Amino acid sequence: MTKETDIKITEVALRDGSHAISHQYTVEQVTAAAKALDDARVPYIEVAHGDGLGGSSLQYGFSKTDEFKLIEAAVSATDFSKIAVLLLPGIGTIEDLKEAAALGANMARVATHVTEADVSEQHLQTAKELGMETVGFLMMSHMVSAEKLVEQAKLMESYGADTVYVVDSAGAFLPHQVKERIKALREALSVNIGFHGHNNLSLAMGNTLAAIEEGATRIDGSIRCLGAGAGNTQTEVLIGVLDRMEIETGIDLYKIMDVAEDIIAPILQKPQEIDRDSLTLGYAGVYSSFLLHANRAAEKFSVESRDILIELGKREIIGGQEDMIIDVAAELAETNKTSV
Ligand SMILES: CC[C@H](O)CC(=O)C(=O)O
Ligand SMILES: [Mn+2]
Repeated sequence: MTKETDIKITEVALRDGSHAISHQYTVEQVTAAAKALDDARVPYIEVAHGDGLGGSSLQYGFSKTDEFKLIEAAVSATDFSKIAVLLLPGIGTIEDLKEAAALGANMARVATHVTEADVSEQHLQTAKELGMETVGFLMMSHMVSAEKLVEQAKLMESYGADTVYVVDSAGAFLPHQVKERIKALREALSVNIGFHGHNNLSLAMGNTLAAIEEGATRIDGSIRCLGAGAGNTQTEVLIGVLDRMEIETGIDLYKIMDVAEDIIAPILQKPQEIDRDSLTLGYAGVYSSFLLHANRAAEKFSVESRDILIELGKREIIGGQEDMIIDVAAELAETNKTSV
């Protein structure tokens, strides 16, 4: 019999972690990870290109494997876990959503910039019609006040989102800011509230606990921190912490530790740590998925990634404006030349 859970976890390494490995997942890796996560009784596993359905492109980076093959593999490997997909309107299409649903994905997470919830209407409604569980995912939530966040979250709720997430894409939030926003959403909405953190300021766990304290019941984690930037709230650690707090997730602690150690660690191209670049993401409030793009641009133009990221933060560059990373690197290189 399934135990009642207090918090439902979505494991995002097979989607958010795709950024950290330049979207190079193979069917074998996804099958092994999904099977083991299913055995550990993780309720939801998100699978897609890092930038969501349709993300495989010159702008965002080509996937090694067609994401629908990865979704199909994850669905076949799981009995208990539900497979979630992320979709950013404008990158992914309604057709992509239908294809994912036909393959057996049963949760649609529709992500927009925090001020652009209105573009999620059609996608959330279609997901509902397809019988999927629906999530509205407000990215870069740190860029707006609690009042603005409530306004945008209410739009998603009105379009049929079963859950609305506060998404700390840049890992820039401080715990008191998370508390204020989750409390405001909990008071204004009647749907579930979720939190998705990034660990760039080493606050993903603290912010997640702050969110739970204020009533968030849907939480994202990435196993072994395999997510963009310094990764997300580390799933296996979170399960241990929540267990100590007597908060039920239904996930087997030993099994999830083993997935991290035996299946995910070998996939990592380098350990997920807070280095000067990921720290800069959180400090400057920059989208975590910009990290590898900034690293590549830094190398090409012989400038520091850190300087690029600080400048992107000043200009408040958001998802979809990845081409600006190259422009900023080129401008910095030009400034460096003229100042010598
Ligand atoms: C590019 C989509 C992005 O990675 C979604 C996400 O996980 C976030 O904003 O943190
Ligand atoms: Mn993320």
